[in-house]
Amino acid sequence: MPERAHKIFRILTLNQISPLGLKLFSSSHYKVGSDTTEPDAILVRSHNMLDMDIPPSVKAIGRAGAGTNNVPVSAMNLRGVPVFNAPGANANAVKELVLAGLLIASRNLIPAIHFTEKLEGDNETLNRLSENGKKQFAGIELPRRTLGIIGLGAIGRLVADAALRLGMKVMGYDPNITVDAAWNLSSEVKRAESIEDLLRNSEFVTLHVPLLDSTRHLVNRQVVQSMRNSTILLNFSRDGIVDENAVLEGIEMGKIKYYVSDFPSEKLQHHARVITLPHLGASTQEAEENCAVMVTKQVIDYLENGGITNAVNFPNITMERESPYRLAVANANVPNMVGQISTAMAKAGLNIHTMGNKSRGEMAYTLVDVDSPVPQETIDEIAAIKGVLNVRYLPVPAK
Ligand SMILES: NC(=O)C1=CN([C@@H]2O[C@H](COP(=O)(O)OP(=O)(O)OC[C@H]3O[C@@H](n4cnc5c(N)ncnc54)[C@H](O)[C@@H]3O)[C@@H](O)[C@H]2O)C=CC1
Ligand SMILES: O=C(O)C(=O)COP(=O)(O)O
Repeated sequence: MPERAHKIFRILTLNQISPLGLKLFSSSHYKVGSDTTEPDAILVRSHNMLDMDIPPSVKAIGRAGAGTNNVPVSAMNLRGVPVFNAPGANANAVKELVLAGLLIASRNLIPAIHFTEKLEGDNETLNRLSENGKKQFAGIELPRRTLGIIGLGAIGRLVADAALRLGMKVMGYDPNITVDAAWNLSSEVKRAESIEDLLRNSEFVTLHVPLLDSTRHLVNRQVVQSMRNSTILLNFSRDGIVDENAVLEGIEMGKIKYYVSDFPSEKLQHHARVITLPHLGASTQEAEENCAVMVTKQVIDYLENGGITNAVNFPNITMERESPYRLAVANANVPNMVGQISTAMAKAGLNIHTMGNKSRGEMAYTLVDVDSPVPQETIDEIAAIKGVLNVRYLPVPAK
């Protein structure tokens, strides 16, 4: 019979995660470190896990941030491993950097700073050279200009609000906008029918979509052709959203005045019309703490209680503990799984107290609380059902 002893969960960190989050892992129940072997869970930020050998011991991955394109989510689906992220937890930080990007580009601040850095002489000379030179850096103001936002999720929505408060007009494009995001979006945001519609009307364009197969090179040659002349294009999403050759051609043709990106690349490096930052969008104390706390809480609940909140590949499901004996089953979303799980339990004479089952896409997940301990043979029998990806027995440890 499986023990009701305290298990020590082992957590591997692949990036620096804010200590405010990590301290939620109590030292009596968790071992946390960047060299942890046989981890039960992995915490990560931007570390590329796509080519990593993820040990079979891993039951959950927590991305302390928004984008999960660095995590092999499809491979984790095959193992029934949830990939958690922290929706919205760093959105304000990104919004603030987008605002900085708008101002840096609209006022030609980077070439202006380079210009003043190179000036030499006494105060009188510096003053004369500044006054003579400044005309080449004259910019434009934001009020009444249109900002086109592609992707109206957590970040896009905040950027829209901030731009409206700066007096800008805002146009948005998001064919998959969630009901929640739509409710939260200002009614002043004009809906674009297509990306081309948005580009025709926008002096500034900012990208806030995840990197998926469907968004790779979303900004391609054809899209760049549809831009107005001298568009300022901001990319704080991912480098792969933009075809860099198309951007370079757009700059040549005068379609793009500046490309402001959070992702340096060999092709764009040192280009006078490209402004790059070292992936700084989420690098604030507040965002790092928010993300770490949110994702750590989610991973703890999953490891200890089987609850799922904010996994990108599983449905949300949490269930109050009504008995100390709980099974958590991850399975493929195919018919008759719940029936087979219940049958295996009935065969062992187990009385089901509460059961929750939810599905999302190809994944499904079942939580079952029973009135008495679950024998190992029953766990093995459920694990052997075709379509079951993993079974975890989560008894509340005896005090
Ligand atoms: N530079 C940085 O440090 C950071 C970058 N990011 C990037 O920003 C992305 C967005 O973050 P959030 O707003 O928090 O995510 P989110 O999931 O709240 O919003 C993404 C939005 O994009 C929309 N979308 C998807 N495909 C689209 C398409 N083809 N056209 C238009 N809209 C589309 C979705 O419907 C959703 O509303 C992340 O996936 C990540 O890649 C996020 C945080 C920090
Ligand atoms: O949250 C995201 O998607 C980000 O891009 C932030 O990345 P980071 O956690 O700063 O490495």
